Order: sequence, then structure tokens, then C-alpha cells
Amino acid sequence: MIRFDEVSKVYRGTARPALNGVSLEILSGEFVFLVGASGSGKSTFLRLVLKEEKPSAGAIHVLGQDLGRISSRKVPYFRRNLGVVFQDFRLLPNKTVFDNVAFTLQVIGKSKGFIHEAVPDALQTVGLDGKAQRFPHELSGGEQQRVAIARAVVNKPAIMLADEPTGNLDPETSAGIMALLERINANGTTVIMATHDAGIVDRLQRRVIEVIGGRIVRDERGGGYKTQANPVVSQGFGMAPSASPYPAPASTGGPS
Ligand SMILES: Nc1ncnc2c1ncn2[C@@H]1O[C@H](COP(=O)(O)OP(=O)(O)OP(=O)(O)O)[C@@H](O)[C@H]1O
Repeated sequence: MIRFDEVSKVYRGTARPALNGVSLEILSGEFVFLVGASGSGKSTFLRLVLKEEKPSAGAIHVLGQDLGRISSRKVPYFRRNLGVVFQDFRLLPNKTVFDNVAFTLQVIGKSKGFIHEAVPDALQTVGLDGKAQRFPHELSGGEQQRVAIARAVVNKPAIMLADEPTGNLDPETSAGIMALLERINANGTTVIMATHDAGIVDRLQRRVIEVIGGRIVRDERGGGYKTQANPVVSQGFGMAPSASPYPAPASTGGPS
């Protein structure tokens, strides 16, 4: 589903690689946590999967496609398979909940009939069916994140990328968001989530990939946030050998 072969990324004007010789494979239906200190390379990994950035070396395959061979013109089509959620929600502040979710579908040319079925479905999935006509500033942070998740799943993506989706939320609200992501995963969507939330990672006991200084230092199934004394390292693949259609951040008033 997602394969990195010896992928490195050095941003222009920087000396130290943001990712350094990363090889891994993520299978269809997995739920994967990406953990590691600030600046370790988690967002870079997600941006490479989205083809928002190009690797400086190595090859990336997503859903059977070699990203190096997808032309810029075809990138929007490729991204239709991916749903993305960010820490700061990134909703359009002047559009209603319904229109925020519908916008994704309008951009890709879906019919009005399709939109009027798919959007209420997605809002029901995230538990916001009564709030379609609200504006983002009329919602709590947790509700805003649910809108962002509805927008990410409305086109039924194969993969969901979540970059610290609970980073702005209190623990109880975060638990609700995690229950939602688990349900989306149980319905077949592969979920990859970058997080600093040790409590969530420890509780869910999913695959954990830990990155330090751009290298994978741990790839553990059923792992916690911190390395255990005797980690059960993932069998087979994963361990490195050596080791937006979305608007800019909007000030929609989410809690900090
Ligand atoms: N556009 C960019 N240009 C130059 N350097 C960048 C760029 N984006 C990220 N970096 C650098 O690449 C490294 C990895 O950053 P990245 O954002 O991937 O880390 P992260 O693990 O997601 O951090 P955080 O947990 O704070 O979000 C950092 O040293 C960062 O400064």
C-alpha cells in the first residue's frame, strides 16, 4: 500500500536530512502511529506520501503507483485516494460545515446529487448530523476536527494521514476523535497518524514507528510511545537497515 525504499529528504538550504535512508512498508488496513521528537521528520514523511514534497533520494510507492512517475497534472487525481487531517483543522472559516465538506467534492467535479447524499453521510459518521449549517467559529475544537475528518473521509479514501489531529484538544475530546479514527480504520481505511500523545499511543497498542533525526529507530507492532525494555520488533518489513487542496491554517478559534 505504501512503500519507502531508502528514502531521504534534504530540504533546500539545509544540511541535515529531514529523512535519512528510510525503508518501510505499510499494509492495507493498518493503523500506524508515527512518533518522535519535534523536528524528527514525521510531517516530512506524511508530506512525501502526499507528494507535497519530492524525495532527494530513494523511491516511494503509494497504492501501487511510483510517485516519481506521477506527473504534476496527475497529482490531484492521485490525492483523491488520500484523506488528510491536521492539528489546526484548516477549515474554511466563511463556509458552513456542510459546505466545508462539500467543497472537496465540488473541486473534483462530483454532481450535486452525489454531494447531497455523501455530505450528510460523512457528517453522520463523525456525529455532526445536526450541525450542517453552523460555521466553524460556532463549533468547539473537537467539533471542528470532526468536520475536518468528515471532509477527509467524504470521498472514501484508501488512506488517511493525520498530523497530530489531537494536538489542540483536551484528553476527553481527543479520546472521541481517536474512537472515530479507529472506526474509520475498522471500515478499511489505512490510518497513519503522527502524534506526541503518549497516552493515546499506549492505550491503542497499534504499530508504532519511531523516528529520531530522520531515521527509523523502532518499528513495533502493538507498541507504546516509549521503547519497551525488550521491544517486539516488527517481523519482516519495516525496520530501516541502519537504524494541499487545503487552505492555509485558519484562525477558526480552536482551543490551544
Ligand atoms: N520546508 C522546509 N524547509 C526546510 N526545512 C524543513 C522544512 N520542513 C521541515 N524542515 C526541517 O526538517 C526537519 C523535520 O521536520 P518535520 O516537520 O518533518 O518534523 P516533525 O517530526 O513533523 O516535527 P513536529 O513534531 O514538530 O511537527 C526539521 O529539522 C525541520 O526544521
